[in-house]
Amino acid sequence: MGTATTTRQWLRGRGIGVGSEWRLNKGISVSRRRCWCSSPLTLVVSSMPYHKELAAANKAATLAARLCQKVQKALLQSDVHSKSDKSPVTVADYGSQALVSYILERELPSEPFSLVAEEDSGDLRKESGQDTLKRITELVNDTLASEGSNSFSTLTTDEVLRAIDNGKSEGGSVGRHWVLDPIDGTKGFVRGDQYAIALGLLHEGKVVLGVLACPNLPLASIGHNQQHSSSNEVGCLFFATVGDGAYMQALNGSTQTRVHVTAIDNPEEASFFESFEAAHSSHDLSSSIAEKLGVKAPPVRIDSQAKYGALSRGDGAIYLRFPHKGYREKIWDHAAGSIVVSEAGGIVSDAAGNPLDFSKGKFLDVASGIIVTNQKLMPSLLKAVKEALNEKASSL
Ligand SMILES: Nc1ncnc2c1ncn2[C@@H]1O[C@H](COP(=O)(O)O)[C@@H](O)[C@H]1OP(=O)(O)O
Ligand SMILES: [Mg+2]
Ligand SMILES: [Mg+2]
Ligand SMILES: [Mg+2]
Repeated sequence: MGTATTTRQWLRGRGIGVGSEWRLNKGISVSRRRCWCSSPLTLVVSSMPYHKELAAANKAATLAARLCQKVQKALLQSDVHSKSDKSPVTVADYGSQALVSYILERELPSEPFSLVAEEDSGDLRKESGQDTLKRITELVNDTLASEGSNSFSTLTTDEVLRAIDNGKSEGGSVGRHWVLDPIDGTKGFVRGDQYAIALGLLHEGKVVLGVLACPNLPLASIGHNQQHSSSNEVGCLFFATVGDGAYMQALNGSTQTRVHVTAIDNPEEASFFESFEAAHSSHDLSSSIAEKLGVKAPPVRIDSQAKYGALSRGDGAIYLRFPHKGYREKIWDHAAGSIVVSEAGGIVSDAAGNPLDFSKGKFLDVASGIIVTNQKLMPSLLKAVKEALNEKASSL
């Protein structure tokens, strides 16, 4: 790849939006501190707390990713629907939720099962939803069959509806709750760009496990000059359990690495992630924060919690998320991503520096926004955020 344009196209083909001033020879400055883990996944996993849960969660997210990949390849307009809040939902969002719910319940039979998930079966139970329900049921059964084991039974449409509605739990501060976004970044998914299957586990209101399947995320760094990368492979699975670090492997299971956030301590060398969709997060505010910090690189805009995954392996140093007025953050949009980043050595907080509180049910009540970075950059980031928010308030 010899020019900025071809590099941009390469990234674009993998669902990564790059700010307009980005040039190949400038690149985006990140430090990659990776610690290669030589032991096979099974050994890593079996010595961890929550190892049974992690094995089930990895399997569920990997299968759900397979289902989503199949749909994204051949996405039909008839596969995309609109929810009551006008946001898109596809057969893959429903299929992924049904599959993850079914696998978790089946793999962990001895535990009480509680799932807080984004989708519900309301529209699929209507007369107008019957064809969609059939298509989802086919997708789920085809994906289970592709597992190559005969141990899964074929699900009926009623069983698919029940699996989706398992996700109706409210969560809270007592007991264990799985937290699922079956497709995080549906707009990116529909566009052919980045998305994630995000699965977390809460115990007494704290996130103790997280898995992020990112089918379109390159295995190689996306914040680093790609001309040096020999791999074009995409599809990452990030996972973390509390106290045990964060890991990444290829979605096809081939390589495993322990991941760490960047060690950069000079904001001028940092690059930052934000939403691809300007409607999801204020690009103006993040640009003002970046300017105050002295960040030189333009924003890297990608959809979904793939941003948390990329940050956990040091592809970039900062993630800024400032939803517009009136939007309430949901726990499934941050549970898995936040533990992956914190176990990789990063900090996830609200705009005032408070940790995220996952114990209050479906919603996260955050002050103004969510910011993520490493320990060294957090104090200057908080200062810049405070100044930018004050300026914004005084200009209103
Ligand atoms: N108006 C909105 N403001 C902020 N986030 C939103 C809004 N509508 C949907 N989202 C959610 O934001 C997340 C994607 O943000 P990002 O811009 O980082 O990709 C998704 O969880 C998406 O939901 P969904 O899971 O339905 O895609
Ligand atoms: Mg949605
Ligand atoms: Mg989401
Ligand atoms: Mg979603």
